[in-house]
Amino acid sequence: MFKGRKSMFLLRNVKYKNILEIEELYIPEKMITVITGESGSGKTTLLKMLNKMITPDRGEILFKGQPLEKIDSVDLRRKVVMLPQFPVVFPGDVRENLIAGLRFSEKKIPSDERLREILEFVMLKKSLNDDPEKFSGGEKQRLALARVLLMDPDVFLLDEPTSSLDRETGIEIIRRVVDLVRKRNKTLIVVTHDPELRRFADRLIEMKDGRVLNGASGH
Ligand SMILES: Nc1ncnc2c1ncn2[C@@H]1O[C@H](COP(=O)(O)OP(=O)(O)OP(=O)(O)O)[C@@H](O)[C@H]1O
Repeated sequence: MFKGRKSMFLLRNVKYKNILEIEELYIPEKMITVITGESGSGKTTLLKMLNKMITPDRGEILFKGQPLEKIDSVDLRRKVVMLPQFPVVFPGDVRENLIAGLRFSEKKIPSDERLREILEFVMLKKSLNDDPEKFSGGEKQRLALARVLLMDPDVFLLDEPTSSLDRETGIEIIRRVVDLVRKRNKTLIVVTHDPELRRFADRLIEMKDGRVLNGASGH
């Protein structure tokens, strides 16, 4: 299905501390890549590397064919946005939290109508002037996802995006995100423990002890 697709990321002989050792990893563009593997296998560390939050000790990472080390981190993070497993909530109301991600971009601040639409999209029944400090973990997770969606990057890196949600809500939200990603030709890379989310994968990657079991396949 992804054969012949250009790579969004290509890793070769990458090593990071004693945490990751990846001989080869191909992540196709404009597709959905799901990364699974037991706890501690290095999934989060891999995502952080793709966003240049950490740099490998050796090896090469290409982003659209260009070495990651040559790309400015701020430029990269406009195109590649990561939603951490335990997202932060900033001081301020929901509205301020939603637009927080746009501060460093050239994008226009969306209308309140658009902001309400995005809350509806992530199934968060809150007002724009509510205080997110009082939200549950799952509500904070959805608020942070909405913030990332508004940033409209080329690549979404989602780390366990459904971990604080009930199963039904989690699956419905991912189904919506997958739909949007496909419609807009975006690239989605999602780390998950949830076997239910595997069915959305064009490319399923399994990690174990800091290694990728099927990194090179299909390209
Ligand atoms: N900054 C760090 N310094 C040292 N060790 C680290 C660091 N970050 C992560 N580790 C270790 O590296 C390993 C991989 O961690 P990582 O968070 O990438 O795994 P994971 O597969 O995402 O796990 P989980 O599914 O539990 O979130 C773990 O053993 C972790 O303790």
